[in-house]
Amino acid sequence: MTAHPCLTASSGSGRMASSRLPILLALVFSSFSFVLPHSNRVMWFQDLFPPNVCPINAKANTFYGIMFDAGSTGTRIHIYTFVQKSPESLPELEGEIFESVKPGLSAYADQPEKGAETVKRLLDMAIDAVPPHLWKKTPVVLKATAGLRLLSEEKAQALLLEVKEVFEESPFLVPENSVSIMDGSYEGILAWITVNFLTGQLSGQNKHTVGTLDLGGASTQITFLPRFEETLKESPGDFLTSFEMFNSTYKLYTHSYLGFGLKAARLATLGALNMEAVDGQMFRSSCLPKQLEAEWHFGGVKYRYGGNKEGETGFRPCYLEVLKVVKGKLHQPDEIRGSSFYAFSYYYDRAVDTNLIDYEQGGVLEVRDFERKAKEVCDNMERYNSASPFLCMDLTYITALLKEGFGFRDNTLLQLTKKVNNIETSWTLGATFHLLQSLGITY
Ligand SMILES: Nc1ccn([C@@H]2O[C@H](COP(=O)(O)OP(=O)(O)O)[C@@H](O)[C@H]2O)c(=O)n1
Ligand SMILES: [Ca+2]
Repeated sequence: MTAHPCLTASSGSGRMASSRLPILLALVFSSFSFVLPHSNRVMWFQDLFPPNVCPINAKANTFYGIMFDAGSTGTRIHIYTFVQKSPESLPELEGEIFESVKPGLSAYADQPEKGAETVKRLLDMAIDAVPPHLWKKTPVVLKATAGLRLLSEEKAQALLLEVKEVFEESPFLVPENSVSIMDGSYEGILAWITVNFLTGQLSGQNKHTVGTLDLGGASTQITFLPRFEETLKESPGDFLTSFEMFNSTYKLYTHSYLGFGLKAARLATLGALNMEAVDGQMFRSSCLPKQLEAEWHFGGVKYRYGGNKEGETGFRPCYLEVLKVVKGKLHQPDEIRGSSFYAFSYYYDRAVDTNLIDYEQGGVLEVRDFERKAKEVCDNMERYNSASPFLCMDLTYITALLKEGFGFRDNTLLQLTKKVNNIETSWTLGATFHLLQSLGITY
């Protein structure tokens, strides 16, 4: 973790139940709107700390919100700063401080105290970033996603309890239900809110919202605003959610597929997902280098895996293996075939790993670009042996998920984006809007 640069700057300037019915979210943001961060703000200090987030520069009308993302592969803190320039004006999102640690909380399933310690280390950053006189007014919340959803209730609750203690020992405002497992449908909706807010689609007249695709370690989400009546009629009831925000009502299509995140998909491909006991068993796949034999830890379990020593390897057999994991398992709304989507998390990471996009810039890809890369990597595994042994499997899974899972066309456009105006494209911002609104925090 990086030390807080504000301290070294010399001048000082420097789990809810899921329902089969449409969910009516109580997200009424109409009285609490936000203005977009300026794209031309001062460059962020060491990419992390905008100078205006340093406590010393805190203005009387600045307020903060702290949101933890307890993901299956890592825990992240997002400290958002908002500024209200005048009592009449809407609060503006000023900036974000972001830091992350690996592994995620679920890796501490048998050591909940150690897991909570990782949260404490991140929370210490907020102590430095938020001025002391605002600590008591700054809410802190942690929402866990698929990693904890997959743990037993008992283990997940033990972790959450330890985290709650860390929060209660901190000087921050700890709202009721501050530590929880988030329902998958909220994950998709909140990420959709974040992306559409950051891209300016939730304000003004010419609203042209964009759909979002999130590929986590253990689950994956698809969310969009249907344009056709057919989509509303043909979708399962629990895939549709209505909510009101910024004086508009939105009825979104959203679903979170548990067990379809990239890492869970690796286990599913290997035939090791949801196995009661894996004790020493070797799982083999044509998506892995022939001679490979290794171990992999995920969700607190150790797996042995390797290549098809004698059998086939390469894209074709790998695609057939991966296809079994996705085919017929996902709902395919017709209207998405030709629409473009914002895609992030592992879509982004694997596109960066294979030079399809630049890490800083992101970029626009077609679905077929992932297939082309998957073929290139899988049919030349010896050339890619310095990268992750799972690169072929991951790219092939992404290809199959997009094409056979969701039903996208080869030429569907994907806008790969990590940050917009220096703010992470994560569900955490949407969750923070909801949090601040529910607490009535504005000036
Ligand atoms: N703020 C964040 C959080 C996760 N991620 C990415 O999300 C993927 C991991 O997902 P995750 O650990 O949140 O897993 P889930 O719990 O969402 O299944 C990795 O590709 C991370 O790099 C990100 O890019 N930015
Ligand atoms: Ca995630």
